[in-house]
Amino acid sequence: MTSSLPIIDMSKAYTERNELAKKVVLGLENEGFIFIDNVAKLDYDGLFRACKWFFDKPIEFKRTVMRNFWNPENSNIYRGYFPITEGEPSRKEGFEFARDVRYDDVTVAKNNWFYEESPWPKEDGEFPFKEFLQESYEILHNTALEILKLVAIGLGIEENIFEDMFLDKPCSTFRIMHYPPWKGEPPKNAIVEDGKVVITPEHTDTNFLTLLTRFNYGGLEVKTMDGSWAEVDPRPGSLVMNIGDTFSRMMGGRLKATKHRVIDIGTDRYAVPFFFTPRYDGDVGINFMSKATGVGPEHRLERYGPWVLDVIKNQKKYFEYRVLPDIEPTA
Ligand SMILES: O=C(O)CCC(=O)C(=O)O
Ligand SMILES: [Fe+2]
Repeated sequence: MTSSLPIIDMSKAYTERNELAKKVVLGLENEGFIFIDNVAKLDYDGLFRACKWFFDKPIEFKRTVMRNFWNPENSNIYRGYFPITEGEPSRKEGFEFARDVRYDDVTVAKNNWFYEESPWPKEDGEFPFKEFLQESYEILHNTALEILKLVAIGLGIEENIFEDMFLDKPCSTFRIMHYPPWKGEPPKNAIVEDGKVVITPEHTDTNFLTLLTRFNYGGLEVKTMDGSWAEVDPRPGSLVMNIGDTFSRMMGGRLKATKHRVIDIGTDRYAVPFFFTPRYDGDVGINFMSKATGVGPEHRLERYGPWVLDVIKNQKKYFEYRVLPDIEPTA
């Protein structure tokens, strides 16, 4: 079954503001996945070229930016390259970076690896990898903020209410990804119902809001309200948006962090998710609407960083993050 998702046309974000605002909130209350059309300045072909430029390079090249977990010669533990792990149902390699914080920002604890500097590979003049991706980061960051304004209007609260959480030093991750096809038999834990094979198993995103570039590839499936899986049709020139656990929990589940997975399409596949994520000290406490409106069940301040550390280390137990050290509290 294929799924037709609501479509938000960003070129109408100011001319049809209230209609769009209602549509975004309705989409997040129901499907939890929405197409975002007409994101100004976003260069999809360039993103594809960035993927090809990096992932076509030999492993020795990728080792220069590989995380310390796989390459002890490097000091980066959170940002940079992660390789394919054979035997895992999640079959992908990726490169991740963030917006660097100012080196003299005294509010960031020295060992707070959420804010470690992103490592960048040496360039060969064929593609402006760092410059292009950093520009794309800012476009997607601004797009996410514009969408959150629509969400706020749709919820009937002040339109800039989310801005503070992402100001100056968000923990967002920009990831480019390559899924190579399986070599030989896939592991048993990658085989799901009807003999289908996953390359990313069922999950919800943990962050606040995700903007995904999929190029023309199929393979992405979302869990529908009746519990069945539906493929999200390819929609070239459009982003797919969904929200993660952080935002859904703040909203008491009213807005949904929908489960999704990626099915093996038998060929190489590339995707570029932008994981829009609050500042380390951003307040992600429950009953957000009480904070926003002044009425309702008690809201308690809860910082994003400590909260999400507990989620990834003790609840979701992502294997690649189990080595991440604890972070000393900031001043
Ligand atoms: O590759 C895709 O289409 C989706 C990837 C995804 O869900 C993720 O990285 O969280
Ligand atoms: Fe995801």
